[in-house]
Amino acid sequence: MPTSSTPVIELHDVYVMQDVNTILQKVSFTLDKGEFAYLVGRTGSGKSSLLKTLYADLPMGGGAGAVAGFGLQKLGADKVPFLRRKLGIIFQDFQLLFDRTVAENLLFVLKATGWSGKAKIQQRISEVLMRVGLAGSASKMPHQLSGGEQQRVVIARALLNEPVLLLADEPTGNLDPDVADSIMRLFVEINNAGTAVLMATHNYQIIRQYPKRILKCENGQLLDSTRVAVTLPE
Ligand SMILES: Nc1ncnc2c1ncn2[C@@H]1O[C@H](COP(=O)(O)OP(=O)(O)OP(=O)(O)O)[C@@H](O)[C@H]1O
Repeated sequence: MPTSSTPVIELHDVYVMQDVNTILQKVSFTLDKGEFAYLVGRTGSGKSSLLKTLYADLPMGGGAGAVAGFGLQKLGADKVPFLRRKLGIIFQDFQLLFDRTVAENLLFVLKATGWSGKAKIQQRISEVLMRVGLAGSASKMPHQLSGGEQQRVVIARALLNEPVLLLADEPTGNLDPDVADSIMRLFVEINNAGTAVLMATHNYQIIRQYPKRILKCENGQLLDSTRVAVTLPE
């Protein structure tokens, strides 16, 4: 049974695979509750594949792994939604539904994850929008928002089910430096409130400005700045 001190990610000699190809081998690291780590590496080095393995979108090729208390080996398809409910997953492409309002985008996820009760739902939507600084935007359509605001909605959506872990893949990728900085500050705030964060990024300016643990995909392995010296990719 997971306890409050159980790491949110615990990998031991895990093989990250794309089909029959090994992308990363013998990946071992833990991320504790409330910890923050960047995931870096050149294009094609395996960052997204590792994240996908963590949210059970790719099967593990070998080793042992647990995320949010769910063992990844032999995690049945019926259990995957329960794992995902413990996670907030944020991609570079916003993936908002553009044919409905901000509130309806959030409602869609709440309904899909089993929420009921109009008042409770409305309250949760207000809470997460407030949290990301978009309290006044519930009835707006996504196209009425800037790129940075759209990314905030995506973050609000990821927070709906109070995740223990946020997995973010290039969350500042398409944003200009000031907006990227404000999104990063939001991540730091969320992290300070106790949610662990693993963020894949090429934005080294952000890393220099907000230095934290770095995990780096390099030559099929994962290097950990808490164990070895890690340099940022060129
Ligand atoms: N759907 C797929 N099927 C087969 N191979 C894939 C697939 N997606 C990625 N790969 C391969 O897996 C390797 C790692 O890709 P991955 O997307 O994990 O890298 P990345 O570090 O996230 O790159 P980027 O920084 O460009 O996002 C690459 O060699 C890539 O070609």
